[in-house]
Amino acid sequence: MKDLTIGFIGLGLIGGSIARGIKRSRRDVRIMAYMRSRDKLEQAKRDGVVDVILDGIGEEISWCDLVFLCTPVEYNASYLEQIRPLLKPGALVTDVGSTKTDIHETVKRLGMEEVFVGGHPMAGSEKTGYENSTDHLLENAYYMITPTEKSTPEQIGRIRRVALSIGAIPMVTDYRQHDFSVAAVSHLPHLVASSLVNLVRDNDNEEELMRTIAAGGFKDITRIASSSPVMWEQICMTNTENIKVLLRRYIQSLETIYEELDRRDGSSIHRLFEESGAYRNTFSSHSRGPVAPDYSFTVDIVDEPGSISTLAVLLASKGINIKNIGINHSREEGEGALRISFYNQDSETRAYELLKKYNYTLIK
Ligand SMILES: NC(=O)C1=CN([C@@H]2O[C@H](COP(=O)(O)OP(=O)(O)OC[C@H]3O[C@@H](n4cnc5c(N)ncnc54)[C@H](O)[C@@H]3O)[C@@H](O)[C@H]2O)C=CC1
Ligand SMILES: O=C(O)C(=O)Cc1ccc(O)cc1
Repeated sequence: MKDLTIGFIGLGLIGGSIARGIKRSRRDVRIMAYMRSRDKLEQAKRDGVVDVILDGIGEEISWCDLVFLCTPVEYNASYLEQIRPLLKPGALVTDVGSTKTDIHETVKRLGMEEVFVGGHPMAGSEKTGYENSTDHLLENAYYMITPTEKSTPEQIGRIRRVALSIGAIPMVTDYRQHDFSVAAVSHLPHLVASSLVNLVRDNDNEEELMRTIAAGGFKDITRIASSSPVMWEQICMTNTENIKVLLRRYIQSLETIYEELDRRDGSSIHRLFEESGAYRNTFSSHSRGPVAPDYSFTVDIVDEPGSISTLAVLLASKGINIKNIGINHSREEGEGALRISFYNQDSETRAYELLKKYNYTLIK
């Protein structure tokens, strides 16, 4: 079956990025969307992302071959009941929620196992809203697909095809296994990042010295502390048991570190860094983990007017598009001063070779 009319309930960062990605690869698809902000829906229509604006959950849902639920996880589950009587025969419902057990249980309770296949793209950012969505946000990211016991291969194939059409990598998994895994690689890290940021706030002095000097390492591991509180509260409230199991183990590992420091056991501390480094280095730098792939390097440039534009013109002359360019004021990475990122591996490699040829000092 071809999904020619696709409905979105929620068109924020993820819904908007999926809709944009679909429109980029399949112009024949008609996209209908509902979200609470009418202004943003009208913007999406002007952008050519949305064809039909929905004012609420009404009979237009029966025009959809596929419905995407893209609101915070608890709201997604609550929309199921509203859309159930409106679905046409053969229509399929999917979601993008970060937790899956809760929605699968609601699906079972509502007798919707024959019309639902769960989904979760493993990429995103700490930003929210349609205004931050892009057609390439989910490129090269794993797209987890969680079937019900009654999902057919044809239905799973339809979600697979959507994932592939936006450049993501589909991976089918059991929803319980999914929730335990994301508790470890996504949910617990968000709690740790937020509690670490609050620890600094609570221990800083009046001049806020800690906040002022917080460097790259601290910022790297706490970026996700700026994520949406509504979304993350709902994630924690729907994957609580898995998070608690892993949090307990994590507290235990912190206790162990405390004891090692207390008895001045340098070799155990050394082993901690050695083992974590060895394991961390097995993660590909372009791995398609929860964080979108990063195709970037640092360039050491002289601090004088025009040096950035010279570099930009050089790259543009070879048709290489820059995704982002940032001045590294703290110069933590060697002496490099400019961090440049690209949209894909090919652009990064070509830019690297080009700048090397022009004798720029580059740091990967
Ligand atoms: N932000 C991320 O990095 C990722 C988020 N997700 C999941 O995607 C889903 C959406 O997250 P984002 O797009 O990041 O959030 P967002 O805040 O950017 O977008 C949420 C959308 O839902 C709408 N919305 C919120 N409450 C609503 C309600 N009660 N009724 C109708 N619409 C409502 C908002 O207007 C907005 O359009 C969540 O379930 C989240 O778990 C999945 C992967 C990554
Ligand atoms: O890089 C980040 O900010 C993320 O951690 C993105 C993210 C957030 C929520 C998800 O369910 C999956 C990925």
